Amino acid sequence: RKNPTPECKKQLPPGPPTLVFLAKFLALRRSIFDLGPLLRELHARHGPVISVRLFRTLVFVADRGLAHRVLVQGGATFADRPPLFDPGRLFTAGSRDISSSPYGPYWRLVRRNLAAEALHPARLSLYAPARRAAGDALVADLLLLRARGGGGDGVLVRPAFRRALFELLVRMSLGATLGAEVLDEVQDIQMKILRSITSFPIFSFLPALTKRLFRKRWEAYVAVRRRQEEIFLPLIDARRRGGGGGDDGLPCYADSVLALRVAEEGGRPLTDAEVVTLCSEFLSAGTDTTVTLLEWIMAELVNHPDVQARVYEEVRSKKAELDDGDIQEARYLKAVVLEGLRLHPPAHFVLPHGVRGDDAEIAGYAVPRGAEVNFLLGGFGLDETAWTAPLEFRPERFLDGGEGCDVDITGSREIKMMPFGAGRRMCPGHTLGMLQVEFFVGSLVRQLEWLPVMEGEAVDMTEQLDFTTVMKYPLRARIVPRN
Ligand code: HEM
Repeated sequence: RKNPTPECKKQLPPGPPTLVFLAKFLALRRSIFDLGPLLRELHARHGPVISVRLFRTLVFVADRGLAHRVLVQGGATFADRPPLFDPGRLFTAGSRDISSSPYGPYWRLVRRNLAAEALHPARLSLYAPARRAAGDALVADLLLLRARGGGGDGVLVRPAFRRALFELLVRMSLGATLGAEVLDEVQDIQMKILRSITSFPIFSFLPALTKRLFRKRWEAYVAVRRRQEEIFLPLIDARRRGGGGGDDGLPCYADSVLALRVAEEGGRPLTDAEVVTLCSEFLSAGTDTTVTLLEWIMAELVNHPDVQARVYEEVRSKKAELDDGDIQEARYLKAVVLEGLRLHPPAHFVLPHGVRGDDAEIAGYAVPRGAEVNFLLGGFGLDETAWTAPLEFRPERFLDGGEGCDVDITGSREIKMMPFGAGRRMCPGHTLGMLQVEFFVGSLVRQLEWLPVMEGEAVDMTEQLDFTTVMKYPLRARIVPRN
């Protein structure tokens, strides 16, 4: 089954009958991201590439070598995205963000703008003071939580992490520092959008009918989008009027988006709906991924005081306030973050890839136009043929002489782990994601000691699939200010 013979070339990859899959899938009910265990079971039975016919043909690839062949060596064949269903279309103004746009000139324009313009290292370093302020505010926030009674059961860190990172991303995206109430509302809106896109695609079945049958649900989505525009558009207009550069004089993502011109469409600027969509994507793509990774790493540091002590030794010798240069030099800290990404990649799937052309194939199996291809990257970093003791947290493997010391996070040579995807659709925010997590881990360890709630007790590292793969039992830790 794993190596199709020539006669079965051009067949679809093997897989379960639709009804069997649908019954199991519907039993999960919550979200497509609950699929992990079901897919692992199917791969064990059918091999590394499987397919199932649902609302479209879904193909799943669970092998890192194949992922390299398909995503990197395969060029643009699988660089498309399958068309979105509602409410995804509603929230992206008809696929006008980077992640859902079809492979083509518009995607190239907006992607290059994010990767090469808005997230250029020189731009990122302008935000170093904002990062430092966010790091200090986070430590103050955690200590306040501790003083308010979090001491006994330890401090529940996720809401504070999420707020700090979200506030920073809002500033980078829209160039605004929002009041607490609006900030909470925007956070809630972004959460609703993510949940809607990752929940069961009810409107993919006979949309005209299902939108009537589930009218309340559809109207609620429309109201969320309207409210998002009501909040974002005045902020975007302010940037437009100010010609870029707000009170703090820093350029933001919205400025770069407002400056874009779509050459293929007569050199027009982006519409308001497109600008809102792109700024919204910046927040959604950058928040959960980063918060989840930060939480996993801090949990590992609670469980591994020796690693935490080594990070502390490294960052304490830097200047009083960590700057981006200190972070660049902190090699052990970087190894800790890479090990976190290997063992706990926040996304266990890449976003679904679409197919270009009519003769695409994976491992000899046909992949028809209109199919969507998913990669189960969660297991790649745990492959025993690439990593020794893969379930253990050992940052040293990323230092000189270690098996991961020359790991290529972009996967261009080989894929040993793939936390940001690989190939043309690889995450364009990976430098920002890494920088922010390195910075926050460094600051949190520099200013606080992280201890288990009960001495000698290990943090429970059970996973739970949500939009990202989060800690099932959110981290609670005892935090003690360092002198
Ligand atoms: C630790 C942090 C992050 C992780 C683990 C992560 C992971 C990923 C993954 C796995 C993909 C899918 C790649 C594919 O479909 O092949 C992706 C795509 C994407 N990410 Fe990230 N990401 C992170 C941070 C960010 C940040 C900070 C931003 C921007 C502010 C960002 C923006 C995007 C965008 C726009 C895409 C779609 C790319 C495209 O379709 O061309 N990500 N990311």
